[in-house]
Amino acid sequence: MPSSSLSTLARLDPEEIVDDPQMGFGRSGKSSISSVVFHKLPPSETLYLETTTRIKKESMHSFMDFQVWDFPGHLDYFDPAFDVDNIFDEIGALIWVIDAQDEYLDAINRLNTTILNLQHSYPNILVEVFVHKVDGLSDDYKSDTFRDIIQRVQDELSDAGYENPPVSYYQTSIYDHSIFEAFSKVIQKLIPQLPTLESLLNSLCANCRIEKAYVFDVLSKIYIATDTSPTDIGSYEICSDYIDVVVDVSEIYGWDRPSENGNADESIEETGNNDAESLITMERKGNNYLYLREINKYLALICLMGDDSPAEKKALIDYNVGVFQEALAQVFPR
Ligand SMILES: Nc1nc2c(ncn2[C@@H]2O[C@H](COP(=O)(O)OP(=O)(O)OP(=O)(O)O)[C@@H](O)[C@H]2O)c(=O)[nH]1
Repeated sequence: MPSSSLSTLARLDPEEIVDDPQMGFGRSGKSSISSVVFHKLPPSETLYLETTTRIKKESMHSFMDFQVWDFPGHLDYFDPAFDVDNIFDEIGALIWVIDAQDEYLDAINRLNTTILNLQHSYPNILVEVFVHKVDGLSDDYKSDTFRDIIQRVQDELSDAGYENPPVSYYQTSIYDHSIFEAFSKVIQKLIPQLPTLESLLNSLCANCRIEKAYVFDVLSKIYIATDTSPTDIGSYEICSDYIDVVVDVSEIYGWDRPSENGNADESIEETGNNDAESLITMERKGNNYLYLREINKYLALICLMGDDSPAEKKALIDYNVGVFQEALAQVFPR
């Protein structure tokens, strides 16, 4: 996704684009993932997506510019006739999608060949394996399949002499939040400022007794950072659902966000009230409090607090979040 090599990203240039190609066999779900995550396509409508016949590049403009490249399943990109350098030179991470509901041995063989080729010429590219469509599988079968895939890839790589290749694995489905979580983790690996963001969030949590804090990219619902306390999918889901509410409201009153394809109307600056805070604290199931503040037109901070953090402390939290917001503006000057 974001588009340049990791070393280029280290220049902290927010205009830099980082590419994130998605590869895998035909019908494994690559186009569906892009459409659901970046275009808010309802998952059931992916049934009507057509087969991808050429590389589709999509530019996303958010807190950073990045590109998602959707590769057709049948493409042999290591064919000598193919301009491999043109594809891989600028890439930060490669997402490989495996259909867990289908026969996957061929897909694994091709993944292994790809990883070995990459290790040889582009060792810095991160390989992110999405074991996809796990929604249709029983819990036991799901974890067996997941373990089996990891084992097969690791065995092959260690036979080839690679003990710790940069390969990560995720169980994903477009029918729940797992695809957003997996994408969030991939994007985070491509953000050089991540350690700074995490330590800012850690100190915010410690000062305000916040249990979990996320910085979300509002449009995609990808979280670009969270504090370093253990993450569970449940808190991500609560926050992500809440973002939907806020986006609906702020479409009326708030920031003029870029459209889904990233093209903000440049002639219109901000509409609505620039400084309007979508700042809401409310009680949730289990007496949890949710605190949300839009940081700028791309990002929002969402915090989850237990019932020992009642609304009376809101002034303190407001103040600390203000400090966090200023710090973030320095980290992402855009
Ligand atoms: N059950 C389930 N089906 C999915 C999921 N993701 C995608 N699909 C279905 O898988 C089928 C193929 O999806 P595509 O996104 O077109 O697959 P692709 O990998 O882009 O295929 P090519 O364009 O041929 O490379 C569609 O019918 C989707 O609805 C998922 O998480 N779970």
